Amino acid sequence: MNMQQSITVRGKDRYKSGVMEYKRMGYWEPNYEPKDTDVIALFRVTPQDGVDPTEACAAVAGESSTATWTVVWTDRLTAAEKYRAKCYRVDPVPNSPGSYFAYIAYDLDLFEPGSISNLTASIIGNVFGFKPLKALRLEDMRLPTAYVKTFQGPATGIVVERERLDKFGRPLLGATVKPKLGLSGRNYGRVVYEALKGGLDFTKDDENINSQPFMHWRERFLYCMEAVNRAQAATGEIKGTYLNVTAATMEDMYERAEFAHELGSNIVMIDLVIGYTAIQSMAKWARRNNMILHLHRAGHSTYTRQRSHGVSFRVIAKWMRLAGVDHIHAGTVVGKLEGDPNTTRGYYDICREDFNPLHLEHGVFFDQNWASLNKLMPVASGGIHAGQMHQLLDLLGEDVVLQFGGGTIGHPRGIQAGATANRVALEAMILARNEGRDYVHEGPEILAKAAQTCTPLREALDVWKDVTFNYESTDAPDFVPTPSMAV
Ligand SMILES: O=C(COP(=O)(O)O)[C@H](O)[C@H](O)COP(=O)(O)O
Ligand SMILES: [Mg+2]
Repeated sequence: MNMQQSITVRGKDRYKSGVMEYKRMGYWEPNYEPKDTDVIALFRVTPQDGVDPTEACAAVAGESSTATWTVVWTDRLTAAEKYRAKCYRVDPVPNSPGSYFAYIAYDLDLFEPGSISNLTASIIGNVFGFKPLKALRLEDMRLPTAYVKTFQGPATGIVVERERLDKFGRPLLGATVKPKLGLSGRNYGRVVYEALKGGLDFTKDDENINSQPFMHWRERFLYCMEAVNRAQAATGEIKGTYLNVTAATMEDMYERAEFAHELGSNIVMIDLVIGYTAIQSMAKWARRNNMILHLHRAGHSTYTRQRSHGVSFRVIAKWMRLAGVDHIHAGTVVGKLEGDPNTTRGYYDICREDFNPLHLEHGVFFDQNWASLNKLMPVASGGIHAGQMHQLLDLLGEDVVLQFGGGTIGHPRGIQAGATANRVALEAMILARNEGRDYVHEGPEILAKAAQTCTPLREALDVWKDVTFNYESTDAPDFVPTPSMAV
């Protein structure tokens, strides 16, 4: 399709009043060579029946940059050719009739430096509601180095987080306090103390724990920090608890975060639903205050899960690395929530690598340079347990927080035993890996052996050994990448 010629109308005729096809207005430029400084977006476009695919893709470029539905004379007062986004490539999605990958280049001058809100207002602002489209998905973006450098990036980063926590060479362990709602501050603090004393590095508030009538935030923060301090004293290790500062206003969030800081917490937490501007504000606050910033991706599945519509989580992960959070929930593969192995691997690479080469099997469509932005720690959370430790280490690697909520607090002999089971399982697996054993295949044996001298682990394996969540992924690619896609 890229062999086609530009059909952009030029000269005076281009600005005659009236409605003109987007592809004739200059939003389809098949010979355009993207510049190193261009932002590139890859959309999966599903036009309505009867709509010309090239026109649909050009419309996406138009409506996400300068265009409206009719020619406007004020275009002539701008450097219109520069400001127009240009769709330069349209490929049918292999094995998926009716869908097309549209590559669209945006000049850097279209964006305010360092603002995710500004970027997203262009790229996903209007265009998802456009009538000629049946569905639209933002699959991936290439962010030019010049643009990446305008963002702060993760406030702390993986390297400094490990230094502050004094924990190296293994994944970190956490737990979400359960039940999600209803515990009093005092009982909540008990869970935190037991989980940390039992061997976890972190505990965390759940996404919907803020300041409800059953437990106001100050009450929770006080009991949680008492628990952290006591667990640190009892174990000689550094511990943390993600205090969720998500609130109705920025003023409330700053007040909560400052109180957490005053109490000596090393980490605070926010939910994705607070919005991009609030996230960037909190990232700046976290850097100023030497705090690790945990992001729960609450709400993301409302728009990330369907392969033909919405925004892929890989794009959200990129935006969040720019925005400056230190932790991001990125999937578990084996747990209770959506997570195709290859696609999840792509998210983890986006969080943790300095440079992401194009890797179509992992859903990574572009080379992406992170230009010395700190690395973002992925968090695996949702329906995982000690019996999966070998799989988790293999699939997710070492720089990750493994978070077992039910898989700690549901232990038959209590929370501390649940935490100990996870810590012993993890350390047994790390030791086996470091000894060069084939821990993935020998995993169940390694765990069984460790359980001979650790009753809590034996009990955990007995209760959960057969628990799996085997459902078909809704977000795995429905196409096999072809070599031409990598060009
Ligand atoms: O409450 C939990 C996990 O609880 P449990 O460990 O008891 O299952 C987290 O909110 C989800 O994992 C988030 O999902 P994701 O990490 O995919 O965003
Ligand atoms: Mg939750």
